[in-house]
Amino acid sequence: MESSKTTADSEDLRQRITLLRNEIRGHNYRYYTLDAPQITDAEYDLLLRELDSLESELGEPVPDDSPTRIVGAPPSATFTSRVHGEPLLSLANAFDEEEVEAFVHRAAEGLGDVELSFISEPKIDGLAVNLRYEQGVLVVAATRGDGISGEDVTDNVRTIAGIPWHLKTNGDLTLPPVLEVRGEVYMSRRSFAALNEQRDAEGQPPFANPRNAAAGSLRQLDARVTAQRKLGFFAYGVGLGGRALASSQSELLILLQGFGFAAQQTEMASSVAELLEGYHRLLEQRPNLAYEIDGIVYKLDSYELQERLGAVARSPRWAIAHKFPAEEVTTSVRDIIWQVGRTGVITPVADMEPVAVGGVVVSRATLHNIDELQRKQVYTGATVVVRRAGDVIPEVVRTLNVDDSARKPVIPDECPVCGASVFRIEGEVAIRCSGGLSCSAQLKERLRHFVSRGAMDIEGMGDKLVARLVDEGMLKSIADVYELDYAQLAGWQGVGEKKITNLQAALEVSKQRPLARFLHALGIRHVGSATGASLASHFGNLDAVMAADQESLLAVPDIGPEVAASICSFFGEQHNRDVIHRLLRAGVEPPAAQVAATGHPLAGKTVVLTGSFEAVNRRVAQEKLRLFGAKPTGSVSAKTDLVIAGEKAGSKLTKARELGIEIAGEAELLAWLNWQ
Ligand SMILES: NC(=O)c1ccc[n+]([C@@H]2O[C@H](COP(=O)([O-])OP(=O)(O)OC[C@H]3O[C@@H](n4cnc5c(N)ncnc54)[C@H](O)[C@@H]3O)[C@@H](O)[C@H]2O)c1
Ligand SMILES: [Zn+2]
Repeated sequence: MESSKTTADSEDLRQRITLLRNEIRGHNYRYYTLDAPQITDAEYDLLLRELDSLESELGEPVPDDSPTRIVGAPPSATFTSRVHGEPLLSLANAFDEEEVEAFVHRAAEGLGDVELSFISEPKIDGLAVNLRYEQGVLVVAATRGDGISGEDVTDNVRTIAGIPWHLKTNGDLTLPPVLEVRGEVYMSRRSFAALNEQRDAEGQPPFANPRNAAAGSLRQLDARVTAQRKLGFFAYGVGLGGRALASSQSELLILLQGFGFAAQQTEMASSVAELLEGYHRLLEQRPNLAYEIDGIVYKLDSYELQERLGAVARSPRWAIAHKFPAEEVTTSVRDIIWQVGRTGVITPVADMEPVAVGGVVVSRATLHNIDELQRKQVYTGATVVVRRAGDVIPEVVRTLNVDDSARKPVIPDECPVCGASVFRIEGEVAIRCSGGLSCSAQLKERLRHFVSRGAMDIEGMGDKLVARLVDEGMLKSIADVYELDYAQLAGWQGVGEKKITNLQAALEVSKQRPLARFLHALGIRHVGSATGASLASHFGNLDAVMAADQESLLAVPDIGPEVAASICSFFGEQHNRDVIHRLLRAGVEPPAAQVAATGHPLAGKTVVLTGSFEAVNRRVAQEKLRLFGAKPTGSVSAKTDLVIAGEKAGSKLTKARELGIEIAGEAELLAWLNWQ
């Protein structure tokens, strides 16, 4: 009995393994040959891991052609196939710290009592190529393919600026007759975005990510296409003829740079803790890099130790790729929610099954507008790819499949919050609620904006309190903020006596916010904090801004016809003027701003103030110079026009001298400050 059950079980296992292998082969083909994956890398990695664990559960010999044993995909018949002098392997993966620890322990165990030194390299997300140099001259370039042979892309590779046709040697090194250099061809984020924009305009499907875009651009029959794609290259290894050149990876990288290759920033580490520190440092830098990386590669530095550890089927034992949390994952759309903003714009938002991406769990992604919703087919029930890079707000990148059960969202014809009718402004994609301030959603957003940090900055008046005050009917306009009946607040949950006292104090303080902020707080269309500041420094006081006509508004730097029209129409509305008068009656009194003078000698100049001044505080001086149109900055560079140095000026003054920048002292500063 027992054994028959086991047989049935393993039959079941075998079936699942076969299914998985076929599924993964399909994904390999789409990814490596078509450069158009259908699932995200994170999902692919899960499938491969599942297969790996099922294969070991079954405990039978694994065939050589299982996806867990092979590298990449065989070269496509479209290209000439090239056998590599030495195979190109893949890398084993670590998805968490325990797996990194296990990797280091395995290495330590395998090598016995030796000091281990590792080098960490960013794992750039591109595709590997093998460059064959004969007598220092590039003769063949091939993709990794299945690791044994790849596709001949020599003509295309010759268009890549970072790949030397001739290896540079300054005579003191004898090159081996044949030398294989390995590295990663990649596409920068910027080129990727530009390429997809262009493809979109031409009606071609976008590339899923920079890796696929780089692969698609390299695997071209016409090298002129590759040349337009601005690919980059980093070298990280050698094959045939290379090992004798150096005794360690760190030495090799220096040598490769000498040959004329770019190499990435690396770090040395001698413990798990140090490796992980490097991992976190790189993870932080990730969003700021010009190209995408999907992890960090730890390599045992010494070649001698590398050789002693050797390799398994598809990857070396002396290296591992520690993957970063995926920036792209798939999930399904539960619903489309319509959110009403401050100006009444109604935006579709995807409510999704919560999923971890870029290190946080997300369940909401804005779709910006109906066009985007329809173009991306983000329907309830659809499976979508969600992306979150760094601190960027999560977005739906694309929809993978919309099956029959997916429901197309109904575009609302009335506001989901207040029920007022919905309208569209000519030439705009956005739909809007016509309810104005009678719409509580709009009112809440407008109030939140009014009290927010960059605006009136009223501490203690958070989102929740604002929402409740609106719901209770105590806030019907921003003018009500200063006329609250505090007695009514007593006894509200989370609103104690102390909180009320603090809130009153915060409101009092906020009455003196500078004019620039006050203008921003009013929520006039197109008037953000920068425009608020321009208006304030041009007109000086609120009355002047309110009285300005279209023409005088156009005289303000940075203000164009659309913004001018919006400002005019805002102040032209009687109900807006009423609100402002109520605010002023309640004691709001933005101090008059100093009017920017024109024609000041420093107007438009980038100046750096350093050291201390006797007659004037440095910060105050900076602010005044700003009003005169100067641009005070904190550090000296080639862009600096002038350095004004006071007592005890240090390194900035030295740097200014080095760069030959004009230098002035306190006497000149005072003259500039008193300029009329
Ligand atoms: N979404 C899909 O359908 C699909 C299908 C197949 C593969 N994939 C993805 O492709 C990857 C697997 O491909 P793989 O076999 O190329 O493995 P890999 O990308 O995980 O790691 C090996 C590769 O890393 C690259 N690399 C980058 N920097 C390196 C460095 N400093 N040193 C050494 N190598 C470096 C090299 O190209 C090397 O071949 C996985 O991320 C997988 O998710 C996705
Ligand atoms: Zn509404």
